[in-house]
Amino acid sequence: LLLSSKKLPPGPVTVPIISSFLWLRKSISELEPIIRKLQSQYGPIITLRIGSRPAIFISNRSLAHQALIQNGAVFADRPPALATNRILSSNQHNISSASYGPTWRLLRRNLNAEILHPSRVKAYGGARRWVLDILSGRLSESQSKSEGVRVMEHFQYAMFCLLVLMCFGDKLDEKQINQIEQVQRRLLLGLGRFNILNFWPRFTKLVLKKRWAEFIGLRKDQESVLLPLIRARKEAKLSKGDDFVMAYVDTLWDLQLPDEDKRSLTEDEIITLCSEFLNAGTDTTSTALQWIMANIVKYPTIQERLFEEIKGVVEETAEEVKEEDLQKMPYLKAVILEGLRRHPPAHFVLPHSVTHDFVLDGHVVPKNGTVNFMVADMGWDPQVWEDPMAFKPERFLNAGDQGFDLTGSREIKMMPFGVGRRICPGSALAVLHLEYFVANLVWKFEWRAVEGDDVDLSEKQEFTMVMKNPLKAHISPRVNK
Ligand code: HEM
Repeated sequence: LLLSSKKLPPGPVTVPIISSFLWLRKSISELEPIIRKLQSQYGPIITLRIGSRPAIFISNRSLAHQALIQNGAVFADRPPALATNRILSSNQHNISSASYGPTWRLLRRNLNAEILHPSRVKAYGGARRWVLDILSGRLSESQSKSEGVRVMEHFQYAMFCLLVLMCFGDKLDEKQINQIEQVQRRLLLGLGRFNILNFWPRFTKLVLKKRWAEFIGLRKDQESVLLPLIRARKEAKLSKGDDFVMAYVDTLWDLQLPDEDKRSLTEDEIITLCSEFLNAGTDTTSTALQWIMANIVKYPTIQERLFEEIKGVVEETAEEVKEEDLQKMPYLKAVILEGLRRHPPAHFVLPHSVTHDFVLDGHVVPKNGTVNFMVADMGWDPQVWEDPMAFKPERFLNAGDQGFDLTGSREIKMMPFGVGRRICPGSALAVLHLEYFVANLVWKFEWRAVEGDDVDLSEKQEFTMVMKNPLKAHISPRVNK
């Protein structure tokens, strides 16, 4: 009753078909500057007509809190998948795209309890050391280059190794890891190109046959790389020895879908879940690592202070910073948090939807719409952060005994991992990876800017928000610490 007298949040009047066609060719993040401009005109909650559903965009911290925390259960749903994502998600049988219900709960709880639980995360310490050695080796090899080392591909490979080991166990070699990385990246970077297929799929299946075939081909390639690993691991699990450490794929065989007669997952669904695990944890983390190292190169005083902090905790002769030592380094933690605030890898959380029509701030948020939250804008709010575009880790040093609260449960000050029921389940793992690698990269090497290059912090949208001019740096092993 009350609802019928209320209207959608304001927004520009559009000519439905033509404009949604134009919108759809862009990914949501490419729309960011347009949305900012519209919000300066219409306010912090607006509606755009994209495709057949109204898309609502929220940039205000307090509205996000009202939605995702105070009315968390209502705003925890996901919209129905578009045609291409229906294929990539095995019809929404993964954590990030499942609707809010028993299947989502089962899959998310499995990941949390079996893989992201602190004791299990600890068991992967050996993998992290191994990957650190690979990364250091690669950086040392390339350091003689006079134009500096382009670090991003090494960061990407390192994060990929880590997540592949957690997903498929630790018996893979470099060639196999490379193969998986390639097939995953091709799909991820292709997503923009395939977006157009979602515009009226029955029509694009006729007129964009080649592009559809290309898309289906990529999914087939993914299957041909991942399925043998999945099957091989199933056999390994049956004959497990003493040194067996559970991998993500091992946890999936015994799950029973509560909504579907307790059937087990199909191989197609297991491919999807492994792929989600790899994608969610690699690009996001390597992007954050690059942004943080870029600021460390740009501002030598930050590097010095980090180095001094590490020196005060580990022995001078220590080859590496151990995981136990990280908790004794508040400045390191502050650098990581400031990196995630100033340069969040995802400028939007994944699209949410509501479980039923809901009135927010006097506007109707309709069930058939999508709700998008603008992460970057929240962390740059001058009402919370003094001089918000400056990189100042010190702001996080007085966060109190509990440390800074990333869950936003009382108030949202930034939300690099989202907040509420759909908050990133991997946030603690991501922060551990960032702390471990940043500390060790600064402990093992001295980082310097390339002469005449003051490290350009411009952004470019890929799968995540990356550096437009990727970081290049001189990296020299520290001999006398
Ligand atoms: C710096 C690294 C990372 C960042 C910035 C990040 C950020 C995010 C964001 C913004 C969301 C969407 C939240 C929402 O829709 O409200 C998300 C969801 C998710 N992330 Fe992460 N993430 C990172 C690392 C990881 C890692 C390491 C994993 C797992 C190994 C992971 C697994 C997931 C999953 C499964 C979801 C879907 C959650 C759901 O829909 O219930 N992420 N992440």
